[in-house]
Amino acid sequence: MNNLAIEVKNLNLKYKFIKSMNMKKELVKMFKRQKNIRTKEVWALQDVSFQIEKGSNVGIIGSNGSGKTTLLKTIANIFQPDSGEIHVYEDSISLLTLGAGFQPELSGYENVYLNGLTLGFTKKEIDNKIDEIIEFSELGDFIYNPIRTYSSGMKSRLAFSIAIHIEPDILLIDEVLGVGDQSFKDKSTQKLKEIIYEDRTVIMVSHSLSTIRDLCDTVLWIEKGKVKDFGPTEQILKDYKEYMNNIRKKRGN
Ligand SMILES: Nc1ncnc2c1ncn2[C@@H]1O[C@H](COP(=O)(O)OP(=O)(O)OP(=O)(O)O)[C@@H](O)[C@H]1O
Repeated sequence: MNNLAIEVKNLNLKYKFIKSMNMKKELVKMFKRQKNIRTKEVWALQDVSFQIEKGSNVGIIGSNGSGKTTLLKTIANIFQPDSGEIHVYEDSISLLTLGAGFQPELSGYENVYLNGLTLGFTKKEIDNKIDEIIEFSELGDFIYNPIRTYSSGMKSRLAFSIAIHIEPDILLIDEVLGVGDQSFKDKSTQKLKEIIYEDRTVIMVSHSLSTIRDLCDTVLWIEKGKVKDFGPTEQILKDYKEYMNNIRKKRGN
């Protein structure tokens, strides 16, 4: 029987952006549909393959710019890869990232419904969860104010609260555990531990190796868009630390 939650095969994704000292000139060319626009390509993901079993808790690590966020957004179907395959063998998948998907002019309350419906939940299902979501977010009456008036901590508290209460089969988390004040950080880490014990599949990007050690059983390490290693947490973290120390030594700090 297939016990996989996600299977990624030979994934490649490039960003294409305008490369010019004179951006205005290039934009005019684009507007006139001219073909000689100077563009540059960056391969953010190159031949990435791995399999994640149902119920596992995977940490994604790697240097700045190695492709971690791009990979999560591609799994969440926000970005389309240039080639390769992603198979998701569960019904619902949700990406928890700072304020993504919020409509700034709508209230927090309205955004809870918008987010939930986008994830495929019915209005009734959200009706049943809304009180808990608001209570966990600790936003009080601010929940009725437009999102544009929220601080980044308030937005992340609401995003976290929605994602954990809507209970997707697969929860993708992009470096959000370090935000909010200490008491919210403790509360969200505790809640995440409960989710992990429930057998849900969780995939999280983090630069905090202690968080990864605490919460993940498996680690995917990517560098320069390629899989450097994939395996049990302790072993991969040990190799990663050595790698980072060598880089530090080479830089002379
Ligand atoms: N919108 C974009 N346009 C062009 N290049 C991009 C864009 N977003 C990311 N990149 C490039 O793609 C590569 C991977 O970026 P990504 O944000 O996925 O890395 P990351 O591992 O999440 O980085 P960090 O740890 O710093 O958050 C980097 O070289 C980055 O400069």
